[in-house]
Amino acid sequence: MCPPLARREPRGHDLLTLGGNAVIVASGLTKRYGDRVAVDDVSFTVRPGRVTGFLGPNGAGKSTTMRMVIGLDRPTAGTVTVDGARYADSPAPLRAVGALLEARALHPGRTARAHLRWLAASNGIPAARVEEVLGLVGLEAVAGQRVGRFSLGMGQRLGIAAALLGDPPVVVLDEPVNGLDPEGIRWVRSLARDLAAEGRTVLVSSHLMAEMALTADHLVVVGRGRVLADCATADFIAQHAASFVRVRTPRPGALADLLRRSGAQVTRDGDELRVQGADTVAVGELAAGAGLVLHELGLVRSSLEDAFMTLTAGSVEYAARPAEVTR
Ligand SMILES: Nc1ncnc2c1ncn2[C@@H]1O[C@H](COP(=O)(O)OP(=O)(O)OP(=O)(O)O)[C@@H](O)[C@H]1O
Repeated sequence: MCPPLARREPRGHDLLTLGGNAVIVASGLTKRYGDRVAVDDVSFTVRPGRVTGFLGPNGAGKSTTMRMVIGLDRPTAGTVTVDGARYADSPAPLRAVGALLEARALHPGRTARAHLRWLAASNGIPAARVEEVLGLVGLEAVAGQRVGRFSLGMGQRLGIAAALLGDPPVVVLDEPVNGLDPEGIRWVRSLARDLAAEGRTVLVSSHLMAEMALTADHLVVVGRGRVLADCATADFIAQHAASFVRVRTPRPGALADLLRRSGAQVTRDGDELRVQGADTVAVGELAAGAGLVLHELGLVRSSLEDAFMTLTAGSVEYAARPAEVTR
């Protein structure tokens, strides 16, 4: 379901059909810090075999939600389970869920290889897997360098290597493209898609609509801690970034009737009509055929970024204020 929706409980049907698969189910998830509600009654399901984008502006509650998914934060109310169990109850967490979270604590004096070997050893993962993931993320050449000297992008790659170490069926990546160059961004995109194609459950957060449109099959859009939309990316695009014909005429009622009879969808605002299902040529010819005068006729395209801004308007925590005009 795509339209803005305040609450969506996981349906019994979801739970039955997904039983046995590695799936994330959040139900009424809430997190308060004092008076501040960071996550407010959030419910969603992340299914295997596709990339689910967790999209929202800064401060929307994405990181807090992801931290609750992997048991780093305790919900004030509600539950979140991975494959039917709380992550904290997993006997081998790195093998159950691989996570990249922001501000990952790294020992700056340790090399990338030593960091991964330490993680592998403490999770019962063979050391040979360390070399595999170093290759997978393209860090072999710098594996012997101290991570304190890593760039933001190299740190992100190391974090992704750690997330993949346990070959987990569920992968949670919080803003994985932060600090990456265009090649790195493309790499994360195809990695996420490959992981999903292998049948894994992949949840990726971002505040970048355009990036999510290219990466995610499904979107959960959040703003100020609430779910604003939960739908297939294609449906979100079709619904929110649609183009329409804008036409102004002194006889909007007559033109609207004509257009509707021809099968178009029309909404009216004063003397302006917004038309979908007919292009500018069809609208112009229909009007001319009926002798109707037009004052304006054009195609309006709203970008996906516009759609996202509109949907999340009012839920942006730190919006830039227009500069004051000085005379
Ligand atoms: N430990 C904390 N103590 C108090 N408030 C917090 C804490 N962690 C998060 N918050 C607040 O909760 C809200 C949600 O933050 P969160 O980091 O989850 O958002 P986000 O969508 O991940 O944003 P960003 O992209 O900026 O990281 C924000 O208002 C934030 O200031």
